[in-house]
Amino acid sequence: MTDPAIVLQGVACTFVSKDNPGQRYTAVQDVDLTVGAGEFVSVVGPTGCGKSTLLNVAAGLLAPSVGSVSIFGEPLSGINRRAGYMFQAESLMPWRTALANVMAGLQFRGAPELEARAQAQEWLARVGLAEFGDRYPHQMSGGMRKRASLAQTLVLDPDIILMDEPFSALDIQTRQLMENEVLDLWHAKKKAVLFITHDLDEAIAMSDRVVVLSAGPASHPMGEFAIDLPRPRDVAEVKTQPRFLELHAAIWAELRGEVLKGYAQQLKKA
Ligand SMILES: Nc1ncnc2c1ncn2[C@@H]1O[C@H](COP(=O)(O)OP(=O)(O)OP(=O)(O)O)[C@@H](O)[C@H]1O
Repeated sequence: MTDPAIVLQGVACTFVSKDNPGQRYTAVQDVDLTVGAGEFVSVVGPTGCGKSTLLNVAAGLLAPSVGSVSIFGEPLSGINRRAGYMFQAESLMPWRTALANVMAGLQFRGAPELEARAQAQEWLARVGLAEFGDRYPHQMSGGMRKRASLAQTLVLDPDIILMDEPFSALDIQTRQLMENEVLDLWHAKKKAVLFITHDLDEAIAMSDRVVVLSAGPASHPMGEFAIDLPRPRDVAEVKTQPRFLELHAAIWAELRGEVLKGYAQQLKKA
């Protein structure tokens, strides 16, 4: 049997408090989270509860204060080299063309120029940018830049893809196109995906499993829902299915109270 792609066990992350530097703030605590090989798991939760913190732990960008992380059965220390990332912020280098941006990771790995160019070109074509390899980021729309970022991540053929609200800045139509494309690419390659989102609709439409985090401090998974909607899915169409609405109601019943707590805490801070 294959080891799970990601296992977080008893993870806690404590920071020096931003509001009161003399104190420590426990963002997440007692977190057990598993993503199976080839599984698509979304994490939803109220704003500021610790979703990005968990993603950073899985990426190896942040060592947990307590607990352990293993990647395909191996303890993680330092950067997770089996993972590719896609964050909300722009990841393209403005001084490189789309093609040069997609090639960059391969070149850093020491791939010969011709091979890197051929693979980057192939990935640009897969994300619909075959004709736009010579464009610089400022010459592309937001959706095109996201496509290029996706190609930049996937060209490295990671076994795990970590995504932190990658499409939240896009308009709704472009977002749905990108979500469907991610699902198609995922379906073809079956990588493990850990997907962070504010958007419960997006989480249900995309995932095999949705994990609900409680409001912080000491946020932790409080519910887990298997999404038994048939695949392949179209993210717009799937939202009209009765089963989607049932799952949405069940998850929202857990999430709603936490979202309200999260808002109340933010108002207190403000
Ligand atoms: N390096 C840090 N130093 C101090 N506090 C931090 C640090 N990183 C995160 N935090 C705090 O930990 C909590 C969780 O942050 P995190 O960004 O993981 O939440 P989130 O759920 O991703 O938020 P959002 O939904 O707004 O994107 C927040 O209260 C944040 O202020």
